[in-house]
Formats: sequence, structure tokens, C-alpha cells
Amino acid sequence: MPHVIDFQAPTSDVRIYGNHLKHHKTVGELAMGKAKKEVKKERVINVAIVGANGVGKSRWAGTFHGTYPGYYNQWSDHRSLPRQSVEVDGEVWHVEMHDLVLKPLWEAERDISIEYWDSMLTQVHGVILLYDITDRKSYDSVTKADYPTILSFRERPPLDERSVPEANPMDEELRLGRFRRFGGLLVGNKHDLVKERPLKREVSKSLAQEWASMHGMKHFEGNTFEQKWLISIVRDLIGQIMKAELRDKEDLEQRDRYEAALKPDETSATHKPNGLNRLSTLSRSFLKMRNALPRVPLKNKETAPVAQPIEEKSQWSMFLSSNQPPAATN
Ligand SMILES: Nc1nc2c(ncn2[C@@H]2O[C@H](COP(=O)(O)OP(=O)(O)OP(=O)(O)O)[C@@H](O)[C@H]2O)c(=O)[nH]1
Repeated sequence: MPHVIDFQAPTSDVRIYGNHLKHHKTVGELAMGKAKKEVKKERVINVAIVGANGVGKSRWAGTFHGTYPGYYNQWSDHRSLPRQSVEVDGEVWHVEMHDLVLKPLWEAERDISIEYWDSMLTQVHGVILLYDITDRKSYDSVTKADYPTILSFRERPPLDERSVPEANPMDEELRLGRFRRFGGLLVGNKHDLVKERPLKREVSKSLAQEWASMHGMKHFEGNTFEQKWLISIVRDLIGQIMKAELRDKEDLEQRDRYEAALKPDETSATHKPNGLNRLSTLSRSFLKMRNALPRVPLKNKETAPVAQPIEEKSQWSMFLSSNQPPAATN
């Protein structure tokens, strides 16, 4: 699995969907007149902007990509989506923003293409949960329906494995593509409206902040007017993506160590798990120590003390065994 820490050399073309989404490439730019080669790390990532109709997703994506108020329609051709470059710590991240309405999914509409959603929701690196702060329903739907829907797609096995029950659920594809953590942000849009008329606010900031921190996310409020601000939000999201991938990497390494410990050792005649062989050094030194101790002969059966049965007494016996009152002490 590609990780942020471990950038790979370019291999193939960067297509839109599939694991190659996470493709990293390294480009070297030979600065004119300079002997030193300046290397910049680049990466293409996909971000989903999710929310109810009318919260401002298209405008958010359009302003972020610098195409608003031009035509922006993600349904027409995914391959023509623009990429916005965001620099974080000297690394360039080319971000593709996909504006998604998940309502047809959680309402289980019949004519939706599950393959599309499956590839989309399992492959995105980051998610912006967008709501309109003047519309409580939009907040409820993004937190109570959209977010759980995304999680449900990330957690289930790939479509092709669902039809093959005996497939190993932990194969390479699954290790890399599924169960991946993602970066997430909760963003309240149309803040300009409450600035002018505070009574229009339907979602309190503290409520949204609390929800976000409960789900390990950051929360922001703003509007879609300024590209600079939207880029700064995405920069934050990239930070979350990096953290998520680091945690995934740690999980995989831990699981690899665990699996390696359980693998049979080919050099040994008896197929002891590697873990036991590793332990054997420890157990050998323990045996050495034990053998070095002075030997105490074991008592045979006759000389060994015989355990005496404990006389069973009622818990009240101390009061009942004698009718004599305790002798007075002078
Ligand atoms: N006041 C204000 N209006 C906004 C803001 N962002 C978007 N809008 C307006 O909200 C309306 C809906 O915006 P869209 O970007 O089409 O919303 P959407 O979420 O893509 O809606 P659907 O395409 O129906 O899913 C438009 O009239 C936008 O101009 C904002 O930050 N402030």
C-alpha cells in the first residue's frame, strides 16, 4: 500500500478509479543553471464532498478548483475533472474534488449503480461532510445518514468477494484497498448568511464541534466565496489523510509481524510456529538457570505431609459450642 511517508517512483499512468488512485510519483526538476537536483514529491488524491442538495457542494468544488461560476458537472466526465494543487510541507498534492449526494444510496433507490458508489466511496482518501448552517435538516442528514453510509461501504468486502464466500477476506486487494481509514472534516457552509442575520442559524457551532471531535474530525464554518480559504481547509484535510494512512500503515505492520510469528518454520523438522522458535532462546536460558539451581530431592509419598482435613464448623459454632458465657477477666 502506498503511504505518504514512503513515496514511490512513477510506474504507470494515473487513472481515475482503483487502487492506482493512491499512486505516488516522484519528479525531479533540474533547476536551470544549478548543479543540484531539486526533487518534489507529488501525489494525486481524491476527495469527496458530501451533503444534501443545496448545501453548496458544487460551488465549493468549483471555487476550490477555480472553475466557478463556470460549468462544473462531475457526472459528465470524471476524467476531465480538474486538479487543484495544494502544497503541504514541500510536497505537492493534486486534489480532485468529487461532489456527491448520497441520498439515493441510503434511500436505496432502485436504479442506482452500486458499482459506481462502491468504487467511489471505498477509494476516496478524504471526505468533506458539508452542511448548511441555516438548515438543520442538512446537518442531520450528513451526520446521521451520509457518514454511516460511507462507513458501511468502507467496511464491507469488495463486490466480487461478496459473491465468492470462500475468498480470503484478508487478501492483498483487501489489505490495500479496503478498511482504509480516511481523512474527514465537518464543514458548516453559508456562514455569511448568519453573519448578517444571526437568527437564521439552525445548527449551533458547539453541537457540530462536539460531533466532529467525537468522530475524530475537525470542524469549520465558512462560505464558498474565497478559494484561498477552501484551499486552507483542504490542506487541513490532507493532514488528516496523512494521519489516517500512518495509522493504517502501523496496523499493517503489526499484522505482518503477527502473521510472521505464526508462519511454520521451514528449517525446523517439527513445524513449530516461528514465534515459539523465537521464544526458544529465552526458554533455553531459563532451562539453563533452572538446571544450575541446587537440586532438592522430591519427597516420596510416605514422607510427604498429608493434608489434614479442615474440621467443618458452622459459622455460628463459636457461639453455639458452649453454653458457658466467657469467663470474666479481672
Ligand atoms: N450565501 C451563500 N450561498 C451559497 C454558498 N455556497 C453556495 N451557495 C448557494 O447555494 C445554492 C446551492 O449551491 P450548490 O453549489 O448548487 O449546492 P449543491 O450542494 O451542489 O446542490 P445540488 O447540486 O442540488 O446537490 C446556490 O444558489 C449557491 O450559490 C455560501 O457559502 N453562501
